[in-house]
Amino acid sequence: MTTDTPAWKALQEHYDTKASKWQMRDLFQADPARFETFSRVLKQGGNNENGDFLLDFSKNVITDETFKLLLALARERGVEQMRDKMFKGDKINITEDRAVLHIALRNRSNKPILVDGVDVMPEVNDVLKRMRVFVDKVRSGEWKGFTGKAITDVVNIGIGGSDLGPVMATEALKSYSSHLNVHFVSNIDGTHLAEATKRLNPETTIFVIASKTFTTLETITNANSAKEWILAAAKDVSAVAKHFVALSTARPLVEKFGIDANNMFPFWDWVGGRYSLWSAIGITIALYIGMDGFEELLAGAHEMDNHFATAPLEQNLPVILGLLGVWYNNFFGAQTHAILPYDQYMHRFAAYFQQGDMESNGKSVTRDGKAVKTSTGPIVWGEPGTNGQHAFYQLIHQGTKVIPADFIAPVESQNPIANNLHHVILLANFFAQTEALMKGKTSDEARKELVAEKLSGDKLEALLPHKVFAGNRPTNSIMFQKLTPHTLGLLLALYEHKIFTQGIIWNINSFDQWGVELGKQLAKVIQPELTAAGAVSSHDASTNGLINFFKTHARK
Ligand SMILES: O=P(O)(O)OC[C@H]1O[C@H](O)[C@@H](O)[C@@H](O)[C@@H]1O
Repeated sequence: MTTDTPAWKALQEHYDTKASKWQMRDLFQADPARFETFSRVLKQGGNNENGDFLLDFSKNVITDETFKLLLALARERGVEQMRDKMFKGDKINITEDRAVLHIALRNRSNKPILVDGVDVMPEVNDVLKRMRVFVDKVRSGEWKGFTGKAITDVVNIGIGGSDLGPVMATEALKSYSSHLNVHFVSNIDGTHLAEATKRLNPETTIFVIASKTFTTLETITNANSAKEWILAAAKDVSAVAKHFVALSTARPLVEKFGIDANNMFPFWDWVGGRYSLWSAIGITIALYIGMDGFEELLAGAHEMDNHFATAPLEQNLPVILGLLGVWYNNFFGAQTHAILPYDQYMHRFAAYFQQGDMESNGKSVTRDGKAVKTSTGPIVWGEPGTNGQHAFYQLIHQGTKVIPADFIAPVESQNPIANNLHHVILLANFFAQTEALMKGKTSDEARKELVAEKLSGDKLEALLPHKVFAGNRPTNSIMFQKLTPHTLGLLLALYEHKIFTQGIIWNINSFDQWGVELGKQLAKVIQPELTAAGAVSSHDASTNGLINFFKTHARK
């Protein structure tokens, strides 16, 4: 039982007797070297645009003792052993009997990784080579549409892991893009496809059908409608080969759909959907920023993989972030975790890790099938700063909930307009928010301010409690030189391994997603009922009521 082990019990006692009473502002006062103690810098490789990568975790409710106890928990739970198993290609996804090898997709060292005794690297490299040929052809204009024109627009059709990664990364790396426009269609709602194609020319548009299983109803339905859109203009099935490519593990289904085997880029069952942007699923990213840029992204992630695999736990960034998350989730009762990038290009970053984290660690049975005894994955959410500041930060500052948050920003803006004034203001807000969340404002400080504003007597006393900030709100700060493809790769792998670390500590399987199945099953039952004659009575009263409301109100 997870809570009965020595490291967990020691942490619980530490929290009950000490940490629950601490104020971070006192911890900072007591130790002027706190930043040095609780921050780590990674020197990035690659080109010299990448620079240093900083994690400052000093604004957390921890001391040296807490940190040691948390590291002891990681050791007790066997984080290192499980990590090594993942890197070796062991089938640690037990419910699907699969290896978990997104790290192989970015294994730029090409050190062999064996699955069932076979090195996966030659296949990985072969697909990368084929991707490069295709991407170069489309980007150079050599690849032609059905009337002989070069391609101007790429529409990625996919959902979940086959959408969120490419959306997030193409947005994040927009400043590295060239002339090709990319669009994304994920929702089964016809509005999504209709709006995406409204202003596009079928002659110069290609569709990238991204689906690991090639059975996802949303994607297949959207892909079929896209095919009709192309054929309505081309009036010749041979146009499909010029306007459709598929990214999938399911070759027979791709062929059945009518996509040429030459236009299919495969990946493997050991790539989880939410970890698939590193595979052929990343082709839209490669089309957008070029294959060299895509390989830089892989290289950045590989660098973080090496760090995660080799750095001692006390230096290990993903392990540190994972443990801090456990500290708040399991001892402070935090329900959520906010991701707050101070970079407009990263505006889909939190949405991406909503899937990454919540699909991985939204589990309530242990690896051996028993009900968990502890809280598991947090609700992940967030928006870019400073928009969030003007929306939901009020609750983080003065609400009743503990919301640990990650602040993320580049030192250098890609758009230093107005002599970099915008970026300076952006960063001033980043630093000010983490300071305010940590320090808060005491009653004495608030009183002084009100007196300076010439308030006194009952008016002052009435206003005072509203002006007090308890502070002690934990934050991590992540800074890097610039949001390059390499840095983005490093950052993404950091969060992936953080999620991995937490899954091991909670002893859950972070690699399956059975929870998304039930709704899919039921939708299959309901779909024919919506168009059949007569009222429906086979469900619960609410579901019957909703279906019948739709049926009686739908215009024929
Ligand atoms: O790529 P596919 O197979 O279309 O799956 C798309 C998505 O479907 C489900 O929601 C889950 O299994 C996700 O993990 C997956 O990313």
